[in-house]
Amino acid sequence: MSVPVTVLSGELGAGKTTLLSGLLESGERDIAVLVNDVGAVNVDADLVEARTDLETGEEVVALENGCICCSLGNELSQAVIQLWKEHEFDHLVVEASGVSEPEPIARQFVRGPAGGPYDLEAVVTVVDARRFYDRFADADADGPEIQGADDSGTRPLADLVLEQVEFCDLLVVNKYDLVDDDERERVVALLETLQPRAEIVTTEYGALEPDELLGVERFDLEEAAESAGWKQVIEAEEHEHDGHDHDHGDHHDHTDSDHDHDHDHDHDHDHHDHVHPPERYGIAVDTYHRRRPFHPERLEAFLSDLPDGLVRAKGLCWIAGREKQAITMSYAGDETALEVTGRWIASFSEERQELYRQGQPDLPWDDEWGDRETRLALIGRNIDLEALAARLDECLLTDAEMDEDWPAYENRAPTGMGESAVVSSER
Ligand SMILES: Nc1nc2c(ncn2[C@@H]2O[C@H](COP(=O)(O)OP(=O)(O)OP(=O)(O)O)[C@@H](O)[C@H]2O)c(=O)[nH]1
Repeated sequence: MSVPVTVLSGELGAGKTTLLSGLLESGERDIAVLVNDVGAVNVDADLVEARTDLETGEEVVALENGCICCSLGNELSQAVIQLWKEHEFDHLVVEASGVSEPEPIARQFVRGPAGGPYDLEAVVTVVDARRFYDRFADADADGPEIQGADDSGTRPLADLVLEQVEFCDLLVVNKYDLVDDDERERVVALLETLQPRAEIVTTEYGALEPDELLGVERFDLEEAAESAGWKQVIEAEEHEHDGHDHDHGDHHDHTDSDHDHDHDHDHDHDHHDHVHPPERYGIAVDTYHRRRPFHPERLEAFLSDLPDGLVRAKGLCWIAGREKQAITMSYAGDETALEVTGRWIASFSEERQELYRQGQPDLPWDDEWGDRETRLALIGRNIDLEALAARLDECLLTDAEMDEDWPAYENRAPTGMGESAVVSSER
């Protein structure tokens, strides 16, 4: 019998340790805990260890000086396998550091060696309701500054906060005591938009019945990977244009491709008449789809002067001068990360293009530009997304610019696979 695992994620201070301590104190199950923190002193582990060793004797293992989602991937597998060999317990909880992406951690338990003795049951993300409201849901005020980056030094923290929300099975909206009724509803409505699949529970001081958290079989890697609200928005738009449902395969080489393409018979512009869920609390959702590249300088100027009310924008974009690179644009907080996540198929040799396209007969293809395009999901509150799309249109190359020498443009967009650049918006 494999041991069920729960991955606990959430930003620093959201209440993960509080929740975990409550869980351990309940003493209902023998729970092993693996804590990962970035930094030499592992405060959380000390805290949990102090409580557990004395009271219930559960095992706590701490991984330090790194982040399990990247450098410590191997170490994570080794640590949990060793834990499993040496101790008996009913359940493993992995508390991810506040700067970890949950997806690579989850993958360790599905595809990695830890998938043998363990069975990933759920990914749980704890959200600080107060901070989430101030940062993302407050229509009037600017949210508190979110500074910092993860240990790669490039990833905006707000992007990670939303990614943790977007990749999970259960959202624990904690610190509910710090938001009023109206704020509560707005936080929940926005979370439902950003993550339509996860169950949402609300708590104060992480007070949850162990059964609400553990013992619920929710995790499915494929579903979790597709569950983000922004991906659903893009999928829905593709299917509307398509008229039928089908599964697109990955079609960018080397990508973790979330990005599926589809036909748009109007080559440059996409006129949509989507049916979106009724707008609640001013939350608006739309897609932006164009088959013409952005001018890198105008795009950067736009990204450094974004309107209030944009909560999330994410998807693939085509930037003039980067004809090989399929670049993922990811906006959250006040920052937009541009990251090379693959290559346009049209940038490969004829033979390889043929090969890829045979594998994906549905892939829309422009005679001149192949699969290059921009397809973004836009999620905002109290915002005119059509006006935003019009501003994005102004960043596209004009007809005259289509004939210019694109590599001559000033261009901060990254070039190498996995490289990224961040543009901050001054608001
Ligand atoms: N008002 C209020 N405070 C809370 C609540 N839950 C946790 N806190 C407090 O918030 C602070 C952070 O909680 P932790 O449990 O340490 O948060 P964490 O997510 O483990 O933080 P890191 O370990 O830094 O990632 C502590 O001072 C808690 O007492 C809550 O529901 N309401």
